[in-house]
Amino acid sequence: MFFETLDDAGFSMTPTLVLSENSHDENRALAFRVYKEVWDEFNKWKVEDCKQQLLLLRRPLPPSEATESASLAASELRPGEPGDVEIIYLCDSEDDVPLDADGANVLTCKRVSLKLPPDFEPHPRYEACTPALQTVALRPGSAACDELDAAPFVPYADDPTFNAKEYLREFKRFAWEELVDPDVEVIQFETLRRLHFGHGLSLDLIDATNVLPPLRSSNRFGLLYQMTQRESSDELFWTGMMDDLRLEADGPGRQSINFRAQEPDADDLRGRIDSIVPYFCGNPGCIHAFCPRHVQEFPPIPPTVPRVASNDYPDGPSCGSMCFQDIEDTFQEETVKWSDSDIDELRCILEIIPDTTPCGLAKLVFIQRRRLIPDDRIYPESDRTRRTAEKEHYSLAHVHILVRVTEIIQIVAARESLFTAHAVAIAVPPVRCQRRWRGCRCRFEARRHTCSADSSCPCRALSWECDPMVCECDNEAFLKRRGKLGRRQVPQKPRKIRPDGQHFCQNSDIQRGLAPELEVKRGAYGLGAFAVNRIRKDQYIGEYIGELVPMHEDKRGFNIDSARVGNETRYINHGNEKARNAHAETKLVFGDHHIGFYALRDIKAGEEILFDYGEHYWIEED
Ligand SMILES: C[S@@+](CC[C@H](N)C(=O)[O-])C[C@H]1O[C@@H](n2cnc3c(N)ncnc32)[C@H](O)[C@@H]1O
Repeated sequence: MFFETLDDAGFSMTPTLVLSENSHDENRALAFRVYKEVWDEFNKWKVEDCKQQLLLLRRPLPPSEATESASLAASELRPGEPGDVEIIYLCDSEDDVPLDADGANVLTCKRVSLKLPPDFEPHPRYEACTPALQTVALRPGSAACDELDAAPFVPYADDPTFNAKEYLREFKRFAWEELVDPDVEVIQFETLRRLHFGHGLSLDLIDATNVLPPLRSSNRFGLLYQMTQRESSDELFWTGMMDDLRLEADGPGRQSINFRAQEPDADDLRGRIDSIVPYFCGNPGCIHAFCPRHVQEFPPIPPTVPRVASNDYPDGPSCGSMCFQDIEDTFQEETVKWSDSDIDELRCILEIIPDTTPCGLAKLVFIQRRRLIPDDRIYPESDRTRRTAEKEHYSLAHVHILVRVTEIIQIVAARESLFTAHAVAIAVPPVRCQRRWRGCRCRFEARRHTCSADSSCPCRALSWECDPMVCECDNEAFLKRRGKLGRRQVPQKPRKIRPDGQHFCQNSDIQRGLAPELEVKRGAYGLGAFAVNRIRKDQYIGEYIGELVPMHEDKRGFNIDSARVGNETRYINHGNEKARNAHAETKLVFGDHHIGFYALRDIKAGEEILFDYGEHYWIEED
């Protein structure tokens, strides 16, 4: 191992490299010594730095004449109400010049009167929760999940009506008892840098001393990873450290610590895809990056076994003058120069999607082309020129297809476009699994409303919502599937009954978000949820949304907790058998379990929604 000598002042500018065979104990002692040295240096610097920061914040007080003249000016405008005057003193952050005595400005505003009902009672902030559109999962073992056990702080400390003791009883520990000082990480990193650059210890040897936390315990944990998560404005520099940085740049033959080593090179397509894939959701029906609901991560993409030989592609008539079938094989070789890296990238793409049809590849490229060159940037041509352009371009459009697919996959990998990710997801042919649920065929029943509560819809019988990809019950979904409605989004708002001959699935409310409006206001048991308009028997009322919290260690599964995150349904109060007008039902929606509330009978506008919590709830509460 090479060892670098140090002079008394620290690192020498022209280090001498000496061969050294330190034992583990010597390395450990060295690591402790350097760690202590950095701590001492930091502590000394920190005291001085804090003093400087405080000095920077210091501003001269306003002259007393300025305050007096402001009060006087205000009392002239609002005679008899001098107590209503608020004096705000402004000074420039760049210099120390205070306002002059005559520089007071008086700002007035109109009085606003609110007419409140006599029984108006302000709503305490802590009775609300963060509104959310969908249930979010807390990953077991994640910091967020851990936080459930630790009270982060005492909220509403200035509100005497807030029962802080009861709130704190919900937690096992207090987060402030185990506060981590963020400066420690910087000190550890500086120690690491000195050991590596100054003393020539490899990262593995430094790890083996066990003096610092693990440097690279995985590609998303460890000190090196933590440092990559810091904003540059969050870094601290003290005098000794700055010197080292300079030295690091000047030192002969030194390598900087590549603490972004996990980030693959820009031209390493496979590396980039592999590094980004874990961020996508592991649930095949979900296309969210950083999905907040599903707990599993996407597994690494294995190479796909190609199954379609070129002769196996359907040999139909060409689809038009620009169809790939009409391109001569020799044409490509003459026209396009493939570099080695182009070939590598193409190989990587074909490892993942070997059987995508030429038309499928073309479609992907075209989606990308529309993004890069939106239609409004295209100048309309006369018919004559357009025909010529078509002739000239058709070769390029096809020859470049595979090369351009690279861009698309790179963009997906770089998370730059969720839309493109979606395009890839829908362009992949559906899995033809024999065990897949074949869906219902309710549209063949002579009804406008299909799959309603009183129908014999087989999806409904299983407590599943219909899946527009396989069920035949909804006219719009059916037409969309056959590409007749184009790319229009499934509407999120409730719609009226369609004219004859149109079928509208009644078993897809959760996926479409077709909940009626509810009002949250005071009821007999604190806040409650009230119908704004009439709700019909069996109508979907809303989805119970919250945090998906893992059950106790000994049980599998999750609970939904709407204490901190939720929607209006978290205010639905308990009603006994006689009073209740709603019930909750678990539904499978695209493979995920969701809890929906449904009306047991017609509910009038203004009526409170009540459902039976069950005996269990009240026993547990006690
Ligand atoms: C899910 S919250 C419902 C919203 C709650 N009323 C609020 O103001 O936030 C459930 C809590 O409401 C109260 N609650 C609901 N129904 C009740 C009832 N029928 N009688 C008494 N308290 C009830 C209980 O304190 C229960 O723990």
